[in-house]
Amino acid sequence: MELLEGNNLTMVFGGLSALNSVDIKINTGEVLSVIGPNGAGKTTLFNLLTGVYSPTEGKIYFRKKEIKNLKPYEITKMGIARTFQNIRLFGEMSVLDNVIIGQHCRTKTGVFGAIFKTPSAKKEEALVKEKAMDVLKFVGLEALHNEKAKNLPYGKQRRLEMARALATDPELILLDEPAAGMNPQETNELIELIEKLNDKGKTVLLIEHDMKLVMGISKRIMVLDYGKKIADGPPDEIKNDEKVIKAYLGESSLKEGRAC
Ligand SMILES: Nc1ncnc2c1ncn2[C@@H]1O[C@H](COP(=O)(O)OP(=O)(O)OP(=O)(O)O)[C@@H](O)[C@H]1O
Repeated sequence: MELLEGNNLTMVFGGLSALNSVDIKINTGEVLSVIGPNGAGKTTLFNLLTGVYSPTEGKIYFRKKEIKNLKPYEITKMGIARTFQNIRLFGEMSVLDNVIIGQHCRTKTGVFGAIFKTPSAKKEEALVKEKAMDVLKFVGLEALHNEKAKNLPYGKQRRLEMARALATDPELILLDEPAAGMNPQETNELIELIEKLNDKGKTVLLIEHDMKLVMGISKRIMVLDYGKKIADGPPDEIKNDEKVIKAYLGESSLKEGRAC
């Protein structure tokens, strides 16, 4: 079943097309990767799908509902969550509180309840904490829940970002270069985590430069180059696609699984 559809997506910044008539379809349960050389338009595509920008042209549907003009928090509430290329954690806050913040869009307690600690606010607070701990357990960080986020090693900070996104209960999760800066062991752990996420029924859209990860984990790969889609298909097809190989300059770069 089709979960998300973007048609004719175009984004122009000051006369330059960062994206040019791009179509994207994501099916429920898929792991779809978006790859392409630097500046190809990958992050711009994420920004359109998550409401950071409204496309200059084109339409976006999530579960058949138009989301093009919704605000980022409204899109999160509908079931799309994301992580960012650069880690965006609250370093001085605990690991647990970073995840609790992620759940904010699903809680009902208003300012009055929060200040005066009404019984329903207290009950909700306990539930929110319990759920945040469950998410931390899922990503393997529960033992570190009291630690300040800034004290975690890099790979674990990336996991925490994923935990915070997962805390919003997304159906679709967008990961922007989750393996960037990771060592090989952290990358292998990340692969396991993404597979676990997918087994749990989450649909995953991934931007990643690590070709070994992309080729190993994706059911389908979409390739952007200079803002245009140049290929879309299963990993084996993409690896041997002439246009894709040309876009990446070195013919060996994709086949050998080197980072691009
Ligand atoms: N807010 C913006 N204002 C102006 N130009 C922008 C803006 N955001 C992106 N661009 C331009 O749009 C093009 C696509 O950028 P984008 O960040 O989407 O590429 P990318 O494929 O994610 O690249 P990378 O792999 O380096 O992260 C680039 O030329 C970039 O300079």
